Amino acid sequence: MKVSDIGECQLIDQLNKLLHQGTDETTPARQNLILDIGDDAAVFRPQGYQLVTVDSLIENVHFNRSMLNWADLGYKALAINLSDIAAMGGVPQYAIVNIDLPPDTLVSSVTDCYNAMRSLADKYQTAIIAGDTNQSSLINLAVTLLGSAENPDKLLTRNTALPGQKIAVTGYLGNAAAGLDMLLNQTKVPDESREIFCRSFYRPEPRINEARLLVKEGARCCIDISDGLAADLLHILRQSRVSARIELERLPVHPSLRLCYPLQAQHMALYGGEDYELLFTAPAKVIEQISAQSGIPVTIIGEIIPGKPDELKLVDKDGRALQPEKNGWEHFKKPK
Ligand SMILES: Nc1ncnc2c1ncn2[C@@H]1O[C@H](COP(=O)(O)OP(=O)(O)O)[C@@H](O)[C@H]1O
Ligand SMILES: Cc1ncc(C[n+]2csc(CCOP(=O)(O)OP(=O)(O)O)c2C)c(N)n1
Ligand SMILES: [Mg+2]
Repeated sequence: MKVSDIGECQLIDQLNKLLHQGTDETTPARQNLILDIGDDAAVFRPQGYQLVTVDSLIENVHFNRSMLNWADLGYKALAINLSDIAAMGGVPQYAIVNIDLPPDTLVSSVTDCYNAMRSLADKYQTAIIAGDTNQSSLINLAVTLLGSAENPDKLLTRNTALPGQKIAVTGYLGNAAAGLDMLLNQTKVPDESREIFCRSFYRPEPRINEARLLVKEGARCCIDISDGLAADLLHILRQSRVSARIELERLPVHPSLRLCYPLQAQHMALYGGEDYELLFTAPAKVIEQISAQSGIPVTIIGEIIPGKPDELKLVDKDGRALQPEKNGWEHFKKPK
């Protein structure tokens, strides 16, 4: 059955039912919810300091029809927003979902999408409380996510990096770019690597728990990597008015990426984007404490140095400087 067979109202009814089946009513988000889907606006009692972010997944920009899997699309649309709340050190609470669909979309595709979104929302105690549904020639899924912070002095921001601090990242870099390359160019890689790269591209794990660890241990400066390590580090450097030195051999490149993309691995790690890992700065001791408690790799890749804001120094294993490319994802610009 297509969405054009049942229409907007019936589709929303189905989605509303899906979002309420077996819901845990004891979460703080649900406890503070006064009204959700069904009225002209949702109503909740705000807690602490309110965080708000929005990011979209748009057909032919963030994915193509050929690589479309509706469950993965739903998962990723929420995950990239959870990643932004994580990068601020917040706790996610409420999601608002805007979905634009071609009329011939199968109803089962939309419910697959919402089931995946719902599972991820449940994992991070986030309630989907409102949205908008439109017909459109292209698919667009936009999630607005609200979160909270108990203390504004403990937020993780882009303007708090200090010379002498180390620069660290969670997880591995470049795997999502490899996933995208495989999907766009049908690049052949062994099954085990394919699984790793596809997962990184379709199902990035939002680093909510790791970000809470950062807050607990006193880190102050963080961004999530959506446009690429170099591009996102530049946001920190510009806003903190500092420079950075990155040691290329320290970049956390997964063994599968090194094996399958020996010539491109470093480039993918630096400029690929969509890894949704956390990039943060803190004193070495703080990073050691975070690393010791984290269930995932936390790798020091360089340090913040005084100097011209936005000057990024890349150094190879022999101490040779490499010119950084002005590369990374930027909408409206042609990718290099
Ligand atoms: N069209 C817009 N109108 C107002 N603010 C925007 C718009 N687009 C982006 N922003 C804001 O600019 C900043 C950078 O946006 P973006 O690069 O999308 O961040 P992120 O990578 O964290 O999603 C964010 O604070 C975002 O809220
Ligand atoms: C078909 C296709 N082409 C190219 C890309 C690569 N790509 C698209 S957007 C993007 C960066 C992240 O998206 P953006 O909307 O900039 O996220 P934000 O920085 O706002 O979090 C990348 C690497 C892709 N995912 N799919
Ligand atoms: Mg954005």
